[in-house]
Amino acid sequence: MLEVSALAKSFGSQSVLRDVSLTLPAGEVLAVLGRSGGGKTTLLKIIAGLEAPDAGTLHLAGHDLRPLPPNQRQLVYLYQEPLLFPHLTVFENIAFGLRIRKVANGKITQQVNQLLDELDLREHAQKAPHQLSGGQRQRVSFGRALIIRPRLLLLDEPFGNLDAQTRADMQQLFLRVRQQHQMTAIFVTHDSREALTVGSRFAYLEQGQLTTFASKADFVRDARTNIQQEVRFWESISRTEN
Ligand SMILES: Nc1ncnc2c1ncn2[C@@H]1O[C@H](COP(=O)(O)OP(=O)(O)OP(=O)(O)O)[C@@H](O)[C@H]1O
Repeated sequence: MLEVSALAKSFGSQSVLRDVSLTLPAGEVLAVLGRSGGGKTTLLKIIAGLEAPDAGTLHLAGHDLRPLPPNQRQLVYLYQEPLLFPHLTVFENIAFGLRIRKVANGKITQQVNQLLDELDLREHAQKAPHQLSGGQRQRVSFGRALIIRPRLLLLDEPFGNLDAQTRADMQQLFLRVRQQHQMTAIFVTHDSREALTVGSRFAYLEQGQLTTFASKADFVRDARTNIQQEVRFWESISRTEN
């Protein structure tokens, strides 16, 4: 479905991505874990068409992405701060992608209402974005993305600004929606627990180099993910409590 091969990118003398390759089959979510500055956002921006690679190839469903401008790539790039139209209601924000495609009103109402239900937003349909919480705004932004049925979702720390409980709720909602819509996505995060929760495939990006793992067990075992260290920490805490 998505095939990235030998991607490279430098800014001036700084090499930000080196020989990055990945294959993502339809319906899978690749969780990309990495520390700040490792090149995660740059990778997503290149796939989205917001930055040009220096070398390498990108194919989505067999089509070469490189000649296509962002709006013809059939993908959506979502980041921490949801971009919503401030003057439109929640309903109209979600409907927007269908309105510009001149879809019939009845069909728009039906599809938007279905998404409002799936995203637990029905009671907020007539509110403006500034009347919503951060988690609710992020759900509207999911709705806006899903309504146009993109081939690929690119998620850049989408829940990074939310408190721990809302973040955990959003991860569960993501899993539900992912299943309903058979989503293919790349989900970038600093948080290993989030990566393990949302991902069906796993990768680690450090200093521009991407390691992809054959299994969740391999990902957990890799010392750079810090997961085993964290497990040992919680085990030591529970031992001191007993
Ligand atoms: N337009 C740009 N011009 C120059 N340098 C850039 C540009 N964009 C990113 N960089 C540099 O590339 C490196 C990787 O940045 P990137 O945003 O991809 O990292 P990241 O892994 O997403 O980090 P974070 O998790 O903090 O967002 C950083 O050192 C950054 O300063």
